[in-house]
Formats: sequence, C-alpha cells, structure tokens
Amino acid sequence: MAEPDIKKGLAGVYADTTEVSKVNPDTNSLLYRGYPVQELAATQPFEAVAYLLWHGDLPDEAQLAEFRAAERELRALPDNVKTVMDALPETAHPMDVVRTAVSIVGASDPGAEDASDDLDKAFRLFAVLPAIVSYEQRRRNGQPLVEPRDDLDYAANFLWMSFGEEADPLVVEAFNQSMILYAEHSFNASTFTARVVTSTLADLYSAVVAAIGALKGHLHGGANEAVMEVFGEVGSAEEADAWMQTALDEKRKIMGFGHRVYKNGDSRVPTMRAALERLVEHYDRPDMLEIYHALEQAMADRKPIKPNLDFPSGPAYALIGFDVPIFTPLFVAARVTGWTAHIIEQRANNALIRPLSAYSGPDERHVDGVDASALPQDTSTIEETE
Ligand SMILES: CC(=O)SCCNC(=O)CCNC(=O)[C@H](O)C(C)(C)COP(=O)(O)OP(=O)(O)OC[C@H]1O[C@@H](n2cnc3c(N)ncnc32)[C@H](O)[C@@H]1OP(=O)(O)O
Ligand SMILES: O=C([O-])CC(=O)C(=O)O
Repeated sequence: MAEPDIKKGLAGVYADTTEVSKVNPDTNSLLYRGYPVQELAATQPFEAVAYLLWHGDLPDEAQLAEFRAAERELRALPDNVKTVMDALPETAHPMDVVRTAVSIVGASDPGAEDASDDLDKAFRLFAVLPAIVSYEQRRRNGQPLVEPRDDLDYAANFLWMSFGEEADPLVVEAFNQSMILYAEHSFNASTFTARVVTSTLADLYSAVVAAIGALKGHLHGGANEAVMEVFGEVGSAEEADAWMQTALDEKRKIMGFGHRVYKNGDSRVPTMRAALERLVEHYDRPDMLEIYHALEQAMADRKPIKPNLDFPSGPAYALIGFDVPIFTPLFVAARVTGWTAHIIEQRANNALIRPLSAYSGPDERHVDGVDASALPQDTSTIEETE
C-alpha cells in the first residue's frame, strides 16, 4: 500500500465549504458573509454582526430593533447557572467556569436535543454569555452580581455588568470592535471542533462546550491571556529586545505572534491596534503601546512573524480593566456567534467528520498464553445476496 499523504495539523487541507466567512491570506482580508470585517467594525454594533452571521445579511432598522429587544429579554444570569458558578472555587480558571455554565444552560433546556431551533439556542447563548462572563469577572474578585440594564446596548451593558459603572463611549466602541473582530474566522481550531461535534448529530450546546475547550489553549484563544504574561515578563519597552532574543534562543513560541493562515499579517490587527491606541490615550498608559511596538520591532528584526489579533486585544482588555484570565472568556462571548453559524451550516449539509490515521505503533503481537483460535471469530451466517 502506498504511504498515506499525512497533512500534520491538517495544514493546508480544505475540509468543507462555508458561506459564513472568507479568510484571504493573499490580500490579508477577512469577509463576514461578504462584508470586510474592518467595515463592520467601523460602522456596526456587535448585535448587527451576530445577526449577519446567522441570517446572511445585515439587519434593517426594524430587524435590528427587534433583535436587540429580544437580546435584552434574555440578558439576566439564570438562577441555576449562578448557583453552579457560586459552587466553583474562585481559583477555577474562568474558561472552565464558562464552559461549565454553558453546560448548565444546555442541560436546563428541555428542548436541547431538538435541532430544529438551533438558531434560538444560539441566540440564547449569545444573550446570556455576557452575564456569565461578567459575573465571573466579579465573582473571582469577591464582588456581587450586577443586574443587566435595559437601556444599554450589548457592549455597554456587558461593561456595566462587569464593572458596575457605565463605561466611557470610547471604551464601549473599542470593546464593541473587539467583539466584532473576534466573532468569526472560518475553520479555526475551535470552530472546527464545533463542526466535528455537530457532525455526529450531537446537540448545539455540546458543540459549543467542546469549542470552548478548544479555544482555551494558548496556541488559539488563550493567547490573548498569554500575551499579557509576555508584557509582564518584558516589563518595559527597553527590555523588549533582549527579552525577545532570549525567548527565541530558548525556542519559545511568542504569544500573540504568528498565524496558521495569515503569513503576512492578520487582517484584524490594524483595526484592533487603532482601538488600543485610543484606549492608551484615554487611560494615559503610553507604556503599553511602547512595549507593544518594541516587541513587534524586536520580532521583525529577527523573524518575519507578525502579530495576530490577540496581540493588540490582550493589552486593550487589560486597559479596560478585565482580569487577564477573563480575556479568553470574552473571546467566547464573541465567537459563540461564529461557532453557532457554523454549527447550523454543518447540520444543514452534514457529513460525519472522521479522518484516517496512519498507524505507527508496534506490529501485531499477542497476549502471552492466549489461544487466538479459541476466541470468537467472524462467523456470520447472513447470506449475502447479489
Ligand atoms: C485568535 C488566534 O487564535 S490567533 C493564534 C494565537 N496563537 C498564538 O499567538 C500563539 C503563538 N503562535 C503560534 O504558536 C503559531 O504561530 C501558531 C500556532 C498560531 C501557528 O502555527 P503554525 O501555522 O503551525 O506555524 P508553525 O508552527 O509551523 O510556524 C512556522 C515557523 O514559524 C515559527 N513560529 C510561528 N509562530 C511563532 C511564534 N509565535 N513565536 C516564535 N516562532 C514562531 C515556528 O517556530 C516555525 O519555525 P521553524 O520553521 O523554524 O520551525
Ligand atoms: O483562524 C485561526 O486559526 C485562529 C484565529 O485567528 C481565530 O480563530 O480567530
């Protein structure tokens, strides 16, 4: 038999088609249902982008108003989710808490197994995740739940529930943009995970819980947290060059740099970097931007590896006031829109996702003392018909 052609990490493999988004590394562009992501970030509230990802078109005014009203109805943290979150140690990683909370939402849905209303389930998760994530930001600091406000849009309400005070419009705008930029990115590891789980005909909640697990790792969504560890280790812009040299000498992967698909820069970075610049000015923290630029330069001087979205979003979330371990849960709240759009697409045209593996273990061998001929054999009596 010919040697199988193994694509380690499925690099360069087209696993299916998708209408949800297009990542084009040649032009450094990212389209959500055809719209360039930077245009969406510059003009749309996150709610409109969620609508776009699910429905295929941007909402008109009336559709957006209806969508927003429905989201406000489902914003509050359900009592049983709060009870379970409260039972978890404050030291638990927030991604584990969010994963558990989403499981509770799913297990509490009597129609969990009914795939005909996947869109309603997706909407419910989108609406409730800000309550889950913001409560976790507070719970781990020993602070009480803040109830949602009906008079605030998604992004402003998310920040209100997280910090118990109304955020400055500049901060709301930067946060809204980060949610849009994080919403969707074709067959990344977590979305592919969601599609694999869906392909077995499992329910939407199971697929989202699995996707949360995949997002947690530092090579994927967890990098936005790890970036802040890098900023902390570097300490100041003056130290960045020496730090980079040592880290690369030690063959470390520098968090927030590199990408499986983009090799000449991440399409979302210019928009998020501009948002970070505005936040740096707002909070008067030029040191953040100095470290950012010094690290970028130190990498460019050594390797042609560019920052990815996690590189500007990490310091942006830190400036807004989120604890570092909350950064990837924020990514969850955004990406649940993309994941669920893919889950719905996978289910509509399903094929079980089950690749092959080339066996590389020991040749066949036998347990001592076993008489293989005494074991049950395939002795089917079914007669095959022509
Ligand atoms: C939103 C997101 O999920 S974006 C991704 C977030 N993840 C990170 O920021 C983690 C850091 N980055 C990485 O580990 C990688 O760039 C990945 C995992 C994102 C992509 O990796 P791959 O596509 O598998 O690239 P691969 O690992 O083959 O890298 C190619 C070369 O660049 C090097 N390289 C890639 N990224 C980095 C990095 N961040 N730091 C140092 N070297 C790197 C690799 O060591 C490899 O070098 P080699 O050819 O000498 O062995
Ligand atoms: O596409 C990827 O591999 C990772 C990524 O940038 C994302 O999921 O946003």
